[in-house]
Amino acid sequence: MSKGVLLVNLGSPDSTDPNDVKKYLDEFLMDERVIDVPFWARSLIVRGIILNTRPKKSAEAYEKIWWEEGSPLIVLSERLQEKVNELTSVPVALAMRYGKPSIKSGLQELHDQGVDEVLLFPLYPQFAMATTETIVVLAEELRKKDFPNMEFTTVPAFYNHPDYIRVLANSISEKLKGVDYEHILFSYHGVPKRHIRKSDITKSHCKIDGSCCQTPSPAHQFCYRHQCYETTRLVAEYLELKKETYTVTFQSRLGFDPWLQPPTDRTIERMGINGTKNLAVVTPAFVSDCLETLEEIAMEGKEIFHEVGGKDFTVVPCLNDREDWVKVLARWVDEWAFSEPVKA
Ligand SMILES: C=CC1=C(C)c2cc3[nH]c(cc4nc(cc5[nH]c(cc1n2)c(C)c5CCC(=O)O)C(CCC(=O)O)=C4C)c(C)c3C=C
Ligand SMILES: [Fe+2]
Ligand SMILES: [Fe+2]
Repeated sequence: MSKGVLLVNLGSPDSTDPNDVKKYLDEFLMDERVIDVPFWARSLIVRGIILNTRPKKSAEAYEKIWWEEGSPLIVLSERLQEKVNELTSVPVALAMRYGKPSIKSGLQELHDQGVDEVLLFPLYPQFAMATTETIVVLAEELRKKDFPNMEFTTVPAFYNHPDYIRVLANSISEKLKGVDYEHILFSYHGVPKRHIRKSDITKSHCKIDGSCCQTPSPAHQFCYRHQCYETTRLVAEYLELKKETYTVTFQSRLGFDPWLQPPTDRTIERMGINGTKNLAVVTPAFVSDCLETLEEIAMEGKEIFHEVGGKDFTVVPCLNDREDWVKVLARWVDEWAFSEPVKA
């Protein structure tokens, strides 16, 4: 058998044209693991409401962060793929869950190189049904339909892997070296609370606002909230941060459902009002900088902070294609590629 890797990130629109943004949002938000209501209700919410106004607003936001080469998320993912590919001895392809390059084209690319054993690598440190799970489900559907001779191994959420924690911690300490910050926000992409309950394999553990995420449980293997708190705890431990100097928040809320709390924007505002002058923000749910980090945090978040009297607002870049991260990914790939199958 011949091995290869498919790195998978979220994806972006083809351009900042509102029609392209609409097409992308339609594919994204019509995913039953993103807006997880029955098809008729999802169509009503997405096609009847959201897609009437959001594409124009989102297109304006994309316009502010778009690069000459394209969407930052795609460009940064491509750079990562190229660098990992250079360091490993098996082919590494790239795909996006929504938009281009599709998962189907990524699998085809590997298939054309003779690969029949694929390491499926969702580029999300913390598990969520709207990210990791939807990638795995779609890839499996494609495998059954179009690539029946392929075998998949999926990289699980790596939220607590010592290599990831070390690289993330180093990225933070490098950016904050010499910065006189008073507080660090660990801002994760939010999800509806319902998603957490749905992913609870024990069906009874996740109470969400109680202490469930700190109480050991098999549910944590798929609990996004637990994994966000764990990533934060481990980075804080690594950097020897004092408890009162950091806070976990959740950003990018959409719709009227209850989402994970507390929200990043309100927290930034409250901290500024309460007298914090120097704030740092890190966004560990994103491995590549994207709309949610470059616009929502680095532009909108900064503006909110300044409006209420805040002064220095430092945003730690995502891991992107930094050398230590590339080396870690290449090592994980090689460890998988050269591991012997366990004999019965
Ligand atoms: C119900 C809606 C959404 C859920 C649930 C959700 C979860 C989720 N998303 C990411 C990562 C990214 N999301 C990005 C953009 C984005 N997310 C949503 C909605 C939900 N996300 C929307 C509508 C958009 C599009 C932009 C907008 O209109 O605001 C991005 C950036 C993409 C880019 O092109 O740069 C990322 C990355 C995670 C990790 C996550 C759950 C944990
Ligand atoms: Fe999102
Ligand atoms: Fe929990």
